[in-house]
Amino acid sequence: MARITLDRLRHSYMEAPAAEEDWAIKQIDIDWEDGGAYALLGPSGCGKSTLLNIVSGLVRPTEGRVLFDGVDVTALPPDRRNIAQVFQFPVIYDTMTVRQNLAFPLRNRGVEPGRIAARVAEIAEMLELETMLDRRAAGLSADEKQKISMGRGLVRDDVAVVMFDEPLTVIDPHLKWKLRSKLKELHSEVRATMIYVTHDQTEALTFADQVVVMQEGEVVQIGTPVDLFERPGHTFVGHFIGSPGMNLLPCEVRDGAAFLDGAPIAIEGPLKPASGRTEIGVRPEYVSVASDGVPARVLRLADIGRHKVLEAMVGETRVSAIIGPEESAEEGAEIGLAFRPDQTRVYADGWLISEART
Ligand SMILES: Nc1ncnc2c1ncn2[C@@H]1O[C@H](COP(=O)(O)OP(=O)(O)OP(=O)(O)O)[C@@H](O)[C@H]1O
Repeated sequence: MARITLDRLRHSYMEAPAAEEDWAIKQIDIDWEDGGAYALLGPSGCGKSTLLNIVSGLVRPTEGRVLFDGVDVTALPPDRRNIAQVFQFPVIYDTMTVRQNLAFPLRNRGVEPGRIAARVAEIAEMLELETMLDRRAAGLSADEKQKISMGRGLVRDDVAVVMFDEPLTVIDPHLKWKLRSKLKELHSEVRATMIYVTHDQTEALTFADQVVVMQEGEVVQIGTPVDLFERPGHTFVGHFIGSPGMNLLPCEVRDGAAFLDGAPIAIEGPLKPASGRTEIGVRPEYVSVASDGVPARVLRLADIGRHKVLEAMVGETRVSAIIGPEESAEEGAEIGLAFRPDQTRVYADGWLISEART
């Protein structure tokens, strides 16, 4: 397994990129540690596949370098990079048995038969495929075929990295949660460097130790699932992660303090100097109903079981609050909303400018 370094990567599919938007990857510097579990998370078109293809060697970056354990592999084709990939759709041989499919990547490299049998048994057990090892792949369901694809990706223990590209796309919704946690378990057993590409926050947050959040060809934050939830470094992360996402309220910043409609709002800590469009960011989990809070008008209250989601208008901005199951609010009622100060942050042009008090 390897440490993977992306060094000042830029990529454009155009012959002569000029404007900022001509770059599919604007500039990316990342160090993926040996043995880590990483996710690349972002909406469609943000550049995830381009980045994955640059790591695998299918796409040669316009600028910058890809290093595996410090060795420059930028010019090497995929078959010389020693990587394993699991794609959206199963890639297996229908005429072979499950056992033969799992053994294939090892047999191809001349691994000794005893070692192949042991490794196939190990992977089959991890993926709960033991009972079907002698069945032909042709008769299996899409879910089962994709599990075999994953097994083929994991069976070699000498690859630099295992890359998963939206691997749960074909999986039946009721099995998804099971495979999601299975993949996490597999990582802790196999300890390979793994990169998992997805636009689904639950998949990314379940699988990865570190999540790389991308937007429009840029990395907006790299962090643990807790970091991304607790302290989004960019409003995009706040909005994209969480359900509902972070509330963002346009505010005024002056003399190191934040004001909503002229009233000061208690925030987490001091503000870094910044200019541009300023907003207060606070997650619905940290908004509560309080008579002395910011004036708001109730839009609706949705009961979603363990808690309720209150939606209200603060001026022109819609704000969500997650409140207890016993609380109630009438549609159209004038109420107050309080924001927990240590969880209330300020952003300028999207980027976090408030600092946590230590
Ligand atoms: N072969 C190509 N030629 C030209 N432009 C491309 C090509 N592949 C991707 N792009 C463009 O590069 C940008 C990034 O696309 P990319 O496929 O990497 O994003 P993504 O996050 O993987 O999206 P998706 O989840 O939809 O695959 C998009 O604007 C896309 O239109």
